[in-house]
Amino acid sequence: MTQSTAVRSSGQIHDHVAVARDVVKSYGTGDSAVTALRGVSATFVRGQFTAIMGPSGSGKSTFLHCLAGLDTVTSGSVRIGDVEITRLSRTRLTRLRRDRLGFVFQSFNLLPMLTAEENIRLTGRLGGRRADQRWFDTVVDALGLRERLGHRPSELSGGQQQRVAVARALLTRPEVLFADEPTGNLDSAAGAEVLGFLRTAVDEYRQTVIMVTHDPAAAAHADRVLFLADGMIVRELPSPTIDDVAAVMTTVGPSPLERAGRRAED
Ligand SMILES: Nc1ncnc2c1ncn2[C@@H]1O[C@H](COP(=O)(O)OP(=O)(O)OP(=O)(O)O)[C@@H](O)[C@H]1O
Repeated sequence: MTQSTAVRSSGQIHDHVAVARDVVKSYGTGDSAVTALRGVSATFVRGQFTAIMGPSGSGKSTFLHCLAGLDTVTSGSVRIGDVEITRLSRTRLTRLRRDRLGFVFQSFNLLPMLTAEENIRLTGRLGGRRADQRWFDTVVDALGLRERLGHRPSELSGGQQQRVAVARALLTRPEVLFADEPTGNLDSAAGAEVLGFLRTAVDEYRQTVIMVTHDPAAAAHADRVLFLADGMIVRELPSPTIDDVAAVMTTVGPSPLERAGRRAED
């Protein structure tokens, strides 16, 4: 069942699986208030891999968290498929995240006492649903985890742990897979394996992926890169290459906070 919104443009039908409109996010009040997002709008279509980049403090993680319903917005709206998530109760939002979204974080977030297989099956079990065995096998084999299913996280390399986390996130066939620096703790070979699999998930299973990264090589696996600076989207780069991404990053530059920090150090 497709719960996204089909939109026809230029003779093509696009499924808008996530839409942010004028999202503003402020933390704190008064003198200590920080506005992390200043009116961010973006549309994410099914089967597209988007990387979000920008200087430290530009609002990347805040944007990802607002899109994924992990954080509330101060104003503006976020739609996942046909559901306006900024209006949902806490319980319904938790259920929507569990049933319709997948998450991969920099620090793998696996449960240490469970085996790889138990970790992978965990999200589906929490939702009271049994994962389809064929899909479980497809994901496990594509991620090269077959021989590791009985191992606990402490017995796995960082790359293997992150592949378990990716398998867990994909097992429920989420409408969107959100990844926050998924390769941040991995060496470049292990990172490339994880990114290669995310690419395969997009190309072969029409998975939608939204990933925050600092790494131009990681962003080059995406179909497009959105660049944030000072809480706003300032550039969009389609079909990115590593060189293109690195070149835009030099123009996007550090945030005012970083500049202020550097001035203080001078
Ligand atoms: N919980 C919070 N309370 C107060 N300020 C916050 C909070 N979370 C983020 N911020 C501020 O919001 C701004 C954006 O932070 P965010 O973590 O989204 O940036 P980022 O681009 O992901 O940075 P990095 O690349 O360093 O992870 C920063 O100025 C940050 O200090």
